[in-house]
Amino acid sequence: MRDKIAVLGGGSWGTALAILLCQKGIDVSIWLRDRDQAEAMMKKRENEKYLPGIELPEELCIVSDISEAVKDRSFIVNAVPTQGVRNVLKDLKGKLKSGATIVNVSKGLEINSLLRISEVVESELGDIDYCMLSGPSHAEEVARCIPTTVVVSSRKRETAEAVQDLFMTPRFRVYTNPDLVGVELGGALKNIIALGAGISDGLGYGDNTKAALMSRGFVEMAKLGRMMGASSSTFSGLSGMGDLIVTCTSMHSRNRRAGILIGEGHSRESVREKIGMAVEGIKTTDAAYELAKKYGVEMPITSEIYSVLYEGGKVEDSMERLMMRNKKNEMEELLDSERASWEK
Ligand SMILES: NC(=O)c1ccc[n+]([C@@H]2O[C@H](COP(=O)([O-])OP(=O)(O)OC[C@H]3O[C@@H](n4cnc5c(N)ncnc54)[C@H](O)[C@@H]3O)[C@@H](O)[C@H]2O)c1
Ligand SMILES: O=P(O)(O)OC[C@H](O)CO
Repeated sequence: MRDKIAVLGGGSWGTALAILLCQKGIDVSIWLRDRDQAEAMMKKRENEKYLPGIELPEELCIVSDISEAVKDRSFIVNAVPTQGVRNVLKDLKGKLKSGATIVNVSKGLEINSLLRISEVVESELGDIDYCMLSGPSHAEEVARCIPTTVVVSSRKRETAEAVQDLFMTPRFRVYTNPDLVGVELGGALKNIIALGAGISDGLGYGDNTKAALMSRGFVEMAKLGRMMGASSSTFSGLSGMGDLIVTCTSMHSRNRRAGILIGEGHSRESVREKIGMAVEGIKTTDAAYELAKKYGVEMPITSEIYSVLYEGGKVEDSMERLMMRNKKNEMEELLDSERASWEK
């Protein structure tokens, strides 16, 4: 029997993945909360706002009724931006097929609760099969079948492997990783560093600065991750360094573009409006800043981006503070177990 999948969220990523799955011969429905946008997509067979220039397969079923979207579907792909996920899950209660799996592809942390999306799902839907698909994957490139690699993680090996099979194509290679906490955090936290990389570009700084932000950003991502139970090596993989590279360097990245505007002096709110798409790093900075306090982890780049976004701090002052921090031994901040000692 053909797999039946629902994709929730008709932005660029939901649309790109719906196309990929349709091209594999899978029966796919895509749900958009906005009825006008759904109708426009049906009529034009294009997602003009979020993924222009890409033709939607005839077989893709586009709906604005969530019950219709998920009816009899075994896999539910969540591509709704993080802060909207909880409400969508509330709406799903009692509508899901028994044994359905949630495949989350959104990358962020819920503000206030500070929860990862797996935890939000558990708090709303209880013990349901869940996995996170993450990695360096701009929708604009996936929709054009540009070779891409991602990673899927779940607490259950069978779930991760089933989703690996479901998404794998000759142009979309899927790895598995058992470290759900690390995969979720890698996808979420890289957005903060991408904002920083964009700010640096907006200020007119160079490649040296960006390389510094990426490597030091990587260290603080991994430090928080370790404290939250993730494995350090996950951060060296697709959902850590891989995604950090693509997001900090690509002009497809909404987080990087938002950062550029902030570096040029635009306010947080005007940046959101100008980008007109999900910029997950803005709210995730807030959540990560609180998590860093909660776990007692020093995250200087995240703290400075928080200051710029939420406290009216000046980007130039943040840069100076980052450069003038206490002198450090680089290795002290890397893997505790691998710490180099000069004392012996
Ligand atoms: N675009 C990419 O290349 C890409 C790649 C990997 C992961 N992601 C992640 O996927 C998620 C979605 O990103 P996107 O790029 O598709 O965003 P987008 O801005 O292109 O689209 C977001 C879509 O979600 C809808 N939406 C927003 N809030 C909603 C809510 N509360 N309830 C229901 N629908 C809502 C919007 O109307 C829009 O259709 C984000 O977490 C992002 O980090 C994006
Ligand atoms: O456009 P961004 O910055 O949300 O990044 C999209 C993806 O996460 C890249 O892997």
